[in-house]
Amino acid sequence: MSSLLRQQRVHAVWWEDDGEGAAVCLLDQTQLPAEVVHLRLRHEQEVADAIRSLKVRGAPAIGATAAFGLCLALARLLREQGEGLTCAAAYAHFLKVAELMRGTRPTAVNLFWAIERMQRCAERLAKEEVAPSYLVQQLQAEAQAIVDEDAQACLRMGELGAELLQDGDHVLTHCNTGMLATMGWGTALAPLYIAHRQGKRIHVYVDETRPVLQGARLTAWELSQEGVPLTLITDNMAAYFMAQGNIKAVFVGADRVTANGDVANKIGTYGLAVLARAHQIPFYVAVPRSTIDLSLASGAHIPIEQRNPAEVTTIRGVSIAPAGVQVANPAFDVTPNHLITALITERGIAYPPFADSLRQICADD
Ligand SMILES: CSC[C@H]1O[C@H](OP(=O)(O)O)[C@H](O)[C@@H]1O
Repeated sequence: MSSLLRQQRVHAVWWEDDGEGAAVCLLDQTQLPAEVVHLRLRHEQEVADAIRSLKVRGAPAIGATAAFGLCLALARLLREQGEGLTCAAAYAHFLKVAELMRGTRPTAVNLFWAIERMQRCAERLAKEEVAPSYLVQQLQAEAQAIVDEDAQACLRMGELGAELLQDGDHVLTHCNTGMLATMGWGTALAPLYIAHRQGKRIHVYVDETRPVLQGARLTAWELSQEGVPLTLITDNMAAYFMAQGNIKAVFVGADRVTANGDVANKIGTYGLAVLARAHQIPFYVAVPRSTIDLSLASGAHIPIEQRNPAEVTTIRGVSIAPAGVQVANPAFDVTPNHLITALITERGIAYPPFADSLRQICADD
């Protein structure tokens, strides 16, 4: 493992198998930045609930969490039924839990990509009628491979993206796309971390990212852990700082990129892209292959998660709006490909037109 990977200090989710059996462990992101709380989940329903309630969030992180949730379900079943468990029964349970995980959040394609990858593994072994203990062991290996591959992808996106940064650059980012959202250094934050470690004196303007405040609560916390200089701003300040000439580039992540290069990402991203174009500021999207969905022709087909109105009308449980007002809370929006300067992937940086590059990037080795 590269030294940089070993130096990663924050982990969103991991697997443990202690005396009490298997557990999906995660850093509860709803408690940050006030408290660093680690949870040990022992039932697949708890894992699904954690994804739904954003205890763990971020496209690659929820994909890995769902994969671990599937492993947990089968490990728990094997521990309960022991020799009485058949391969067929184990696979039937796997399929049921896969549906539970699919129902957690609709937009980030990584969730479905990870579940499908785990299901291919389970189906192949079920056809061979392997021992349930072997099925559990192989699924855990597949989930860990998803984790390890994402960590490597993050590092590569970081190295490639850092080449776009010069000493002294001030950049802007939206939401959280770092170690809390992935299994490695992040997607859009990875180039900033790598550039910082290369000695480039970058400065990050962090959008607070209403309504769940992933920027204020998570990105500001993460960057501070790494000593990366930052300025926290409210989302409606981005245009002001662009007009001041402070911002050299915008780096954001993605939850789903379609075949033509349209990007679904945290609500507010589309507006940032329009502002960046208006100020002739490069707009970069960092995205691993696991977030690219070639089955969709354009962003018009991406399901957009509509979340609880209370996320808009309250902050930390304190109401900030009149009771009963109508509320809209789309968690994502779609940035059309023509507003994107480049897509930073682990297989290279793609420039418009994106379609051919994305097909090559997603082609199997
Ligand atoms: C690197 S994926 C991060 C991506 O996920 C975030 O959404 P959420 O916090 O709701 O999971 C946001 O869209 C980030 O860009």
